[in-house]
Amino acid sequence: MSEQQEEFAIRVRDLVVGFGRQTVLDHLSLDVRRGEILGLVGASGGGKSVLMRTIIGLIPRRSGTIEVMGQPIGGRTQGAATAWGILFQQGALFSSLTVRQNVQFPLRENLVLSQELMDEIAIAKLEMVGLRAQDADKYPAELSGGMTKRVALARALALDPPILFLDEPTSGLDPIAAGDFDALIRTLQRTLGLTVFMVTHDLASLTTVCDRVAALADGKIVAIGPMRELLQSEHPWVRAYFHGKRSQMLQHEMR
Ligand SMILES: Nc1ncnc2c1ncn2[C@@H]1O[C@H](COP(=O)(O)OP(=O)(O)OP(=O)(O)O)[C@@H](O)[C@H]1O
Repeated sequence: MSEQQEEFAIRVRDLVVGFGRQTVLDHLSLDVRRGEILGLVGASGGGKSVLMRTIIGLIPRRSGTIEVMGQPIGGRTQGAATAWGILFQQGALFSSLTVRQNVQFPLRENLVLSQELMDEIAIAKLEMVGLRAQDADKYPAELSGGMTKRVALARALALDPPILFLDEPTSGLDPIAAGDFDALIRTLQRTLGLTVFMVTHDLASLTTVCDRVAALADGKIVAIGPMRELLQSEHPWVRAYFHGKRSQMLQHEMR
């Protein structure tokens, strides 16, 4: 593997993705470094989820290349499921399965393990995300929003993936739960050496947990760097996003 490939967990070059006559991503390029937490911001409907879904092989691309951990992701084929864990916006747990069964789902799909070992792994993953062994027998309907996100995170980590994709992980959580979740992501990234790709609108998350922030506008990454650099960006959309009335108010509060 070349040095460049080792440095980056994800490399996207000249990516074009569209639906019918609509072009959503227009020659987009992006590098995600190994071990970093990268936050992705962009206008509503601007293509953040489409980018994430294209990287993980769920949406076909028109052109461009994508490499994940040095391996090319095929145009229509899915990459190795073990390379990443995904936390979708609503948690997306299986409502008819218990917490334990939800966490074990990727293990059953991808490995042949004894029930005893799967039970041990499920409990270890639940404890890793701050839940208790007693929570394992609950059903999703019995969980709070914060617990649901944690179970979904435990499931995303079940196969020990090197990369974690998070789609608006703190949406729907109160500020305390959101702060706790951010801290958990930071701890997991440090202890497990994870690379985290996070779509978020949460200014507190962007400021406190992201090593770098990328801004998606007009189908491209128009600015990327630590938050303090994004705040200096001259790009009109980035300026409007971070220096608009609402953001200013929040940033003022955060000082
Ligand atoms: N499967 C699909 N078929 C057709 N159009 C789609 C599909 N998925 C997304 N789109 C379109 O692509 C554009 C980008 O959508 P996307 O969900 O990526 O936006 P987003 O940046 O994640 O927005 P939000 O912040 O509101 O979640 C939208 O115009 C959407 O309608």
